[in-house]
Amino acid sequence: MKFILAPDKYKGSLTGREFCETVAQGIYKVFPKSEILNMPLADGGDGTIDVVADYLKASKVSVKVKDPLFREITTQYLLSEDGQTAFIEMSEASGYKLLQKSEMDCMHTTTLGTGEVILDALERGVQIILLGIGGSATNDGGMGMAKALGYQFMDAHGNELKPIGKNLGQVKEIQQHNVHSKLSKAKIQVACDVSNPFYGENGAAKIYGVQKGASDEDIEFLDRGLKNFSEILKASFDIDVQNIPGSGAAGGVGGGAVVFLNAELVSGVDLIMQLANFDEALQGADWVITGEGQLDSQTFSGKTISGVIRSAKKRKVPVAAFCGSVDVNMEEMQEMGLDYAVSILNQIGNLDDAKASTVANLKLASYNFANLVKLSKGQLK
Ligand SMILES: O=C(O)[C@H](O)CO
Repeated sequence: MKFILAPDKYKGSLTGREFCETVAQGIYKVFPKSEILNMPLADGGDGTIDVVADYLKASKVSVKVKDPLFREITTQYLLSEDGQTAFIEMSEASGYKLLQKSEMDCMHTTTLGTGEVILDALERGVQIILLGIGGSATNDGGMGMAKALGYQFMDAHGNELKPIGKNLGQVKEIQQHNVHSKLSKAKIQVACDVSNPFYGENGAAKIYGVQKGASDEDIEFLDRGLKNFSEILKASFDIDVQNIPGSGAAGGVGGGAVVFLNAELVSGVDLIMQLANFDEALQGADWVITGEGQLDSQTFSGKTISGVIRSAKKRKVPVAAFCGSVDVNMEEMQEMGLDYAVSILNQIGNLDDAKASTVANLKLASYNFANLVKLSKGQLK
């Protein structure tokens, strides 16, 4: 039997690698001679850098940048051994994980730090940049990121604007004469964790503003700001970001990256699967086992599990998901293309209890699943 273990993390309780080690123990008990490949994955958001570090021959580079509230921090990105490729995770410089809950306020946060990391990579002569976006604390349309690379955002009076979400509505002109000369020479791919548009009902502010501390009023204001910004982008660069799926990822950094970095937007999980040579690993596999903290309808808007299912189905390999909680019914599960899904929770308790028992529960779920597989093989004989 050949099993591919391809999970995302269980946020706050288990890394993808720990998931693999735990599930392998459960399977080996039933199939001691099976081949098990550990392939932790991610979607471009928070935690992607550690997963990519497994696949890219690279080392971490430290750089001093501004956090979402303009405070100096030291952050890290990955530089490949040959110095040609950088992997940058936006949330390491502009993510909500850098702020206290009480500090979350995407009217005033910036992506300047992400741009400073890109600048550092360009100055080292990097030719290819892979930028993972998501898990951001920002809604500035990529204005801060662009500012770090030399773009300037002017208001109606010709004054330069601070690159924060609150100012998106005031942008009247974008100056480009100071843009870094190496920017146009690098090939930049952006791994998006979601496929939302720039503004509107499904846009960056309306869908993700609340988790970044925006009030109802702020959300309306930010949404109008993004709309204004998209009109200025259209007039200045002839690019309509609203029509690009993923432009609303990370508070509009998706759209900003297309315009300011000439970047290609790709699905985060597809990019990571490519780095991991996932399709090749699928050859001859009997099962793919994936998982994440919560399986729900949002899982299928570009998250890791959806990418795993897409690839496995092409090769007709069945997919099982072991998740902390499963909030979909049997029909939805089948529609998603899952052949088996289970919540590893086996008793009622609070979240802390559940997290403390994750390893034991996951091991048991894997063992039970492996027994089912064995049984079904016997019945088919
Ligand atoms: O950062 C964000 O806004 C979310 O992760 C969606 O991209």
